[in-house]
Amino acid sequence: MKIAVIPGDGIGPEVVKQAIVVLEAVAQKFGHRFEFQEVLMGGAALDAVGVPLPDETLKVCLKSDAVLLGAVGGPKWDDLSGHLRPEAGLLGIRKGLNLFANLRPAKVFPQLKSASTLKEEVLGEGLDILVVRELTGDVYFGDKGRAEIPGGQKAWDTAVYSTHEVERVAHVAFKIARGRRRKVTSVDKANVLESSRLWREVVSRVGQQYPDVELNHMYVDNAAMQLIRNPSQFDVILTTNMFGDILSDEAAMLTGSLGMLPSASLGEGKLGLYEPVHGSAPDIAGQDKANPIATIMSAAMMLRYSFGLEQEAQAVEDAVSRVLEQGYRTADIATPGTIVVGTREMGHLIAQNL
Ligand SMILES: NC(=O)C1=CN([C@@H]2O[C@H](COP(=O)(O)OP(=O)(O)OC[C@H]3O[C@@H](n4cnc5c(N)ncnc54)[C@H](O)[C@@H]3O)[C@@H](O)[C@H]2O)C=CC1
Ligand SMILES: CC(C)CC(=O)C(=O)O
Ligand SMILES: [Mg+2]
Repeated sequence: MKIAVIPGDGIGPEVVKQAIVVLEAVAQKFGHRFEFQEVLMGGAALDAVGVPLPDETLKVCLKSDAVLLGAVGGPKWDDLSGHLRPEAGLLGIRKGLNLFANLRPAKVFPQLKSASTLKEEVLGEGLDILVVRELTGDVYFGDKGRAEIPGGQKAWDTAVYSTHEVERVAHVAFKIARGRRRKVTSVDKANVLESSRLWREVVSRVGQQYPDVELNHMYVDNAAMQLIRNPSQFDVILTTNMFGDILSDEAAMLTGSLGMLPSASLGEGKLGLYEPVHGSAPDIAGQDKANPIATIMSAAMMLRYSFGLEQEAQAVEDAVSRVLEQGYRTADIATPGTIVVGTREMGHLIAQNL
């Protein structure tokens, strides 16, 4: 199985390294062979070859069975214009691989209940939400620009969705909901945005094909509030690119840390891109402080979705659980009485616990 590896910038290379340590341990334990090929993207690619997404990177990814990505971006490249920023590489690869459905599961490990921002009575039995974020449309990909106007400039970004784009991601959400608690909450801003009105119409129509799945609609401002007030009302949250970006960071804090949230970006085929929800965290880069669990759990999603290795995926998730049970924590999820370890040690502990 061929895995293209994009370490990226900031803490990206640190957390990706630990995901590889765990994948190598999986290969050894279960008798698989993973072939890793490292490629450039983001700031690292800008520095090396002057573009955030080299053609060669896209080519290697397209020829691979899965892509493992750390994160891109950082202050070094913040003054560059839009299409030359590291983040343009990320948008480019998602579009280039046609990965339109981004799955972001937010689950509270029982061992981390005290690290969650939620009070015990709100957390109740735990939390298990799946955000299905549309990933290749919306305001991140619509027409954008700047123009001179009297007194300064104007700038615009356009939110665009087509029926087809909404349909295909809605099907993903409804199908996944069938294997869960059979509830989809579609989040939009249909009281204001035309693209959201189309979104709501199409999701409702697709929903009729899944009569066994409950569908409700919620405006994004209310959803942001409800996630904190009563998160257990949600099972699958189906939403647009930008709203999903924002709500999934919010959901991450319910689980204890942004460093805990994995993601899988999927398209029509088996090829998927697996990356943590967080960014390159320049404030802690190079200090062996980053939590690698989000990336390691993303690798588990790779085993499940791209390779169909459910037992192996479960083994990784169980190993994470065991290490947390033993009291080990990176700084972001540490609570009194736990043992604080660095990025490398956390990765090795998880590999040992497989
Ligand atoms: N997928 C990607 O490649 C993404 C890239 N970015 C880029 O990353 C750069 C930094 O963005 P920020 O807004 O600061 O978001 P960020 O997600 O990198 O960091 C936000 C906060 O969370 C902490 N954090 C993030 N991941 C962590 C981990 N694994 N362990 C412990 N703490 C962690 C950071 O230290 C920081 O305090 C920017 O250039 C941004 O554009 C941001 C989000 C996603
Ligand atoms: C460049 C951004 C769209 C990355 C991001 O924040 C994300 O995908 O979560
Ligand atoms: Mg984000």
